[in-house]
Amino acid sequence: MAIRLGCIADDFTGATDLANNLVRAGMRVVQLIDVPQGGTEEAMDAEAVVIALKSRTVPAADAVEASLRALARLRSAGAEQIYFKYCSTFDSTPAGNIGPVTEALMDALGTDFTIATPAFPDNGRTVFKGHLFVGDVLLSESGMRHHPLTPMTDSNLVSVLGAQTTRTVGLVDHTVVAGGVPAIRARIDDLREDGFGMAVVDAVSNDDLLRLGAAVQGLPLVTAGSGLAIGLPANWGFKPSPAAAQLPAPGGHAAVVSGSVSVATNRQVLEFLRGGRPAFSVDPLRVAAGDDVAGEALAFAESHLDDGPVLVYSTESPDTVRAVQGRLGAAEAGELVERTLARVAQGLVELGVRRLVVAGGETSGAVVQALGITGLRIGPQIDPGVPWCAATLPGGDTLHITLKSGNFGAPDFFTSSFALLDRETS
Ligand SMILES: Nc1ncnc2c1ncn2[C@@H]1O[C@H](COP(=O)(O)OP(=O)(O)OP(=O)(O)O)[C@@H](O)[C@H]1O
Ligand SMILES: O=C(O)[C@@H](O)C(=O)CO
Repeated sequence: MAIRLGCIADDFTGATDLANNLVRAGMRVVQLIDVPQGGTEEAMDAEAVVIALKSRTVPAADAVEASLRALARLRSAGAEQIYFKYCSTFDSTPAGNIGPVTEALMDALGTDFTIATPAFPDNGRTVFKGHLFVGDVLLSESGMRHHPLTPMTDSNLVSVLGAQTTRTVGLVDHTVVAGGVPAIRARIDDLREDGFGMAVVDAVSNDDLLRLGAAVQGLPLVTAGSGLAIGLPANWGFKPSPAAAQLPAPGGHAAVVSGSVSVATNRQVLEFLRGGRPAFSVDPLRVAAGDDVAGEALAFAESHLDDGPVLVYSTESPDTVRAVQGRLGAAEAGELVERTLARVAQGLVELGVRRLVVAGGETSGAVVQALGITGLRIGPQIDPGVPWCAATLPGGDTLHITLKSGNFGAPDFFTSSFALLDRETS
């Protein structure tokens, strides 16, 4: 059967976040890591396919190239609508990659209009008058202003997106969205006629997203955070179903690898340390100096796995991260830490870890690729936007893994996630 919805996610945690919302809204979903290389028809046997890219912070031309490859694969599998998923905090820079990728997808699909909304009210992301709020504060006042790779210092998404694209960007504001499906469609028609190529859409509640989902039925391309996903499956008649989230029983040791430097992750690490649990801190400056920090982390983990979960983390406060970046360069520091944590994750799996929490989108990308994982089955939700997943390791074993977005999850996530997995699979 041809797939209905073809999704391209710009990072790996974002991909599971999107898949999670689609599963909860009743679709059978397959998440693939990177663009599959043929011979994967069976793997694409689902109602929605999410292709997870690591394209958020690479050069725009590379992000466009990877996204177009993903698009071609999804179209050849019959996708009726394409969903470009980016971060609910609109992580990007004036060089992209949200604007350039959207534009390239529009050109390839031959469509003159699409929408953009990172709104995800279940996680406190709302858009009003084109301005993005994170919880109670504007994006530019949230922790995102200190992000190491994509600092967000402007909350006005019409101008943020406008700076990244040659298309004119308009707004579908909340009065229109509250007016329901006909009002949204009429506004889109007007914007189109007036030559706008994209429009940021306000949404402050799930009801707004449900209305918007129905209104964009038939648009060849939608772009959004994961929130819009709650409103699309009903367009094909799918209804929420708990049966979609079954995973096999887990086994093996438990560990957490955290390269996220977000506010929520800092809190989660602190909570874990406060509980007196085993944790090893990865210092990027020592890695840069040539010390075998990954080896030390694995030796530490090996002696503590029986009292797991064990945490290996590079998570630090914005000031500490800035100091490291000042010494090593932001991109270089990021890559160095990602490579180290990916090696640690490989070693942990060799030591028998079969339940793994990874925190941070870029970090998850590096870890999942290093582990040779090519696809994920989506399981039960731990917190909004974060499901447990199951993957088959190259040797054939099952790894239960969750990819936690930096700013998602309750403060006790690094322990409560394992408790939930036991509960849900026992
Ligand atoms: N102590 C550190 N010093 C400098 N850079 C670091 C440090 N720890 C992590 N990093 C880098 O910062 C980046 C963090 O990005 P990542 O996407 O993994 O987490 P996040 O931005 O908090 O989460 P998300 O993208 O899911 O919101 C990575 O490139 C990581 O390697
Ligand atoms: O949308 C979000 O906030 C997340 O799915 C994400 O993309 C973080 O990397």
